[in-house]
Amino acid sequence: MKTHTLLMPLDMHLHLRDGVMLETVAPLSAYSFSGAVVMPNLVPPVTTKEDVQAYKERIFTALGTPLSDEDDLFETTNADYFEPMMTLFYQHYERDFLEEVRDDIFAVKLYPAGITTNSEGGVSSFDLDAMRPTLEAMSALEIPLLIHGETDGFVMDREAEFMNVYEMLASNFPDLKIVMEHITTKAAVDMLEQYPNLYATITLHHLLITLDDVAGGLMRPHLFCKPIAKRPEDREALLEVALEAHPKVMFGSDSAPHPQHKKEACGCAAGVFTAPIALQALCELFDQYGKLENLQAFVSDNAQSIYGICPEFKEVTLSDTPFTVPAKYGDVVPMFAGETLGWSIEDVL
Ligand SMILES: NC(=O)N[C@@H](CC(=O)O)C(=O)O
Ligand SMILES: [Zn+2]
Ligand SMILES: [Zn+2]
Repeated sequence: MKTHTLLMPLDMHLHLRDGVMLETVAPLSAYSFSGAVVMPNLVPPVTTKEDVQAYKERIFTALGTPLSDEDDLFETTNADYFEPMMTLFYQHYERDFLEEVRDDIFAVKLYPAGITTNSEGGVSSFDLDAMRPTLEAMSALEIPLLIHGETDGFVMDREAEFMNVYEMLASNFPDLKIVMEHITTKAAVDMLEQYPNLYATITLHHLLITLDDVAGGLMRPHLFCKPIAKRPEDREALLEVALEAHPKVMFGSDSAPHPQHKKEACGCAAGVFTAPIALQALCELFDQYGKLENLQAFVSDNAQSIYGICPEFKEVTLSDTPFTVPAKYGDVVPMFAGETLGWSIEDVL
């Protein structure tokens, strides 16, 4: 049996949702990850200090983590430890507000209006003058800007068309750390070399699938997501930087659960649910390419250096023992439902 140990795996782009869904999915991420960047696209979105604090508490409640010193701390081990790194939904925020909320947030997440799930309140025009005060304040306060980078053009071209916006932002705000979230194209990979302040997250599913897997045969709603999976050459470009653990790329699952009836519907919601199978599938993928030694950097070390974070100790050991993915977790169908992956989680310390 072959084993592989990962230290402090991090998911740098995660949807935990709220309510019953949060209770279902949060423990699944907390089991295998040390922490995750939690997306703010709730309904309504997370836009105030109170929203951030209350959401973080709901996450800890869903995890059953003690909230105060009065709870029995001895019950908590590193294996249970999970750090939700909170984000605010981008609006044109005042500097005073950002200063006040600085210690409660990890980053601000920007959505173009209406481009993806629950993004209606996002930015409708990328007007530099309108954005300048907020982005200057974020630079000064060292708050990273995370972006869902798509225009409202033809669906296959949306990300490539958005490169102009990344260029405009990266060149006008050189001190602002900008992360191109869930990149899906060679065009985005190429941008990494152009601007020192541009970074990227890459999902599991975009390393594995192209549009063919979504719509080339029978339609597969559980693989439908934004940005839509692209062409083989795009997937190749993503694989190349992920497998080499290019220092500017980080793993971000973009695990985006929706209840089964919202996926298997006419009008299928966008999002692939991967949180509980991500590390197993990544081990299998990196092993297939003989690149297991680079997985640690891709799932943790790069994010630690890029963001200057230092997660609590957690050790996840996987082995090449087959793992049959459950048909459902609660009311959510995961990627690879009912299929068998080559790697499984052995132990978490
Ligand atoms: N990726 C998706 O297809 N969906 C995400 C939103 C997002 O990350 O764009 C969701 O919240 O469901
Ligand atoms: Zn997105
Ligand atoms: Zn997302």
